Amino acid sequence: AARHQVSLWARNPAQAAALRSDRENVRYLPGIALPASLALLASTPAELPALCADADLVVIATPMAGLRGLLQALRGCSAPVAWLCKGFEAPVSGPYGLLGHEIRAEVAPSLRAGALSGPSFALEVARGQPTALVAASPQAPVREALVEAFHSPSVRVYANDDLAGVEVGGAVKNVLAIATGLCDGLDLGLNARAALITRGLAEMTRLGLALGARADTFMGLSGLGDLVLTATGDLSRNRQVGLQLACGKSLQQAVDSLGHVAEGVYCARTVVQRAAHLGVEMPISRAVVDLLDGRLQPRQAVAALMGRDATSER
Ligand SMILES: NC(=O)C1=CN([C@@H]2O[C@H](COP(=O)(O)OP(=O)(O)OC[C@H]3O[C@@H](n4cnc5c(N)ncnc54)[C@H](O)[C@@H]3O)[C@@H](O)[C@H]2O)C=CC1
Ligand SMILES: O=C(CO)COP(=O)(O)O
Repeated sequence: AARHQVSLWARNPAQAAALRSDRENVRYLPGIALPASLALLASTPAELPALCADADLVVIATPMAGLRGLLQALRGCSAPVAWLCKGFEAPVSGPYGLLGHEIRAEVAPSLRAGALSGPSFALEVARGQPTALVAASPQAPVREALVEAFHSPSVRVYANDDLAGVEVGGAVKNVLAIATGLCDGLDLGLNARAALITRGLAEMTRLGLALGARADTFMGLSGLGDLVLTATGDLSRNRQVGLQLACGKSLQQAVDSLGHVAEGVYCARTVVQRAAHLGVEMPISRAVVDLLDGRLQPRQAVAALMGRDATSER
């Protein structure tokens, strides 16, 4: 907002009114003053196309659960549209949940679109702490619009045309952060954490390649970068879920205590289903699903991973 004219749209008029009067998002980002120049709007999604008619860029910042509806509402939009959400959608129209670019192909095929991703806890971005992001789209004008909007002294934005790879990284790291939180909560040690991150990166990459991504994307900010951040940083909600499960909390208690979305909880099953469909082995993600579904207790999940047959480091 310091460099551009920005409007923040909320689906809930009462929430928009509270943001206007408090100049702060008290529930979701307390302690961060909203810039005076930021316009705060609310309307029905049906009115969004008119609101976005003169926009240079539209950014969707909902959880994955809200992406389909907003892409549908924006399908005629002429400006580039980018989403920030990281995950797979819960299954809607077919047997498997979809990534953002797959949802776009279904509901808004003519939209110019992409994702902004990478290691970026919202609180640190809002405080102006140094952050590097990835602007991902197969369409150059979308990447350029994102770089132009967000590249600044505190945010470096790198462009990448491998949208599928960037999205797989953003989704799978959430599942792996639950595993690492569990590992740390059980006090299994730093060796175990490094092993989980490294083998997790291997399974993330395998799924990505099977979904058409490039291997080098997983060595970048949206792969290794976001995995390291989310798996080790206590600001991560997904990591917090793992830590709380390790303390004996139920999944419901862990989710309720967050008050924010932990996308890994909602997309872990889809990750494993899609991997199975593609013949991709993802043992860590599978152990997370068994844990979330109550088939394994925390220590049994660790035993299941350690008890696997010896294999080569592929
Ligand atoms: N918080 C973070 O540090 C980062 C979050 N993300 C991703 O951004 C997405 C959103 O995360 P947060 O904002 O942190 O979640 P949050 O749980 O803190 O806030 C979610 C916001 O979306 C709204 N919302 C929920 N469902 C909606 C729907 N169906 N339609 C419209 N709005 C809806 C809620 O009212 C709330 O304002 C997630 O996919 C997350 O993985 C990505 C990078 C960093
Ligand atoms: O994606 C994130 C940081 O890049 C935020 O991670 P959590 O959703 O686990 O908090």
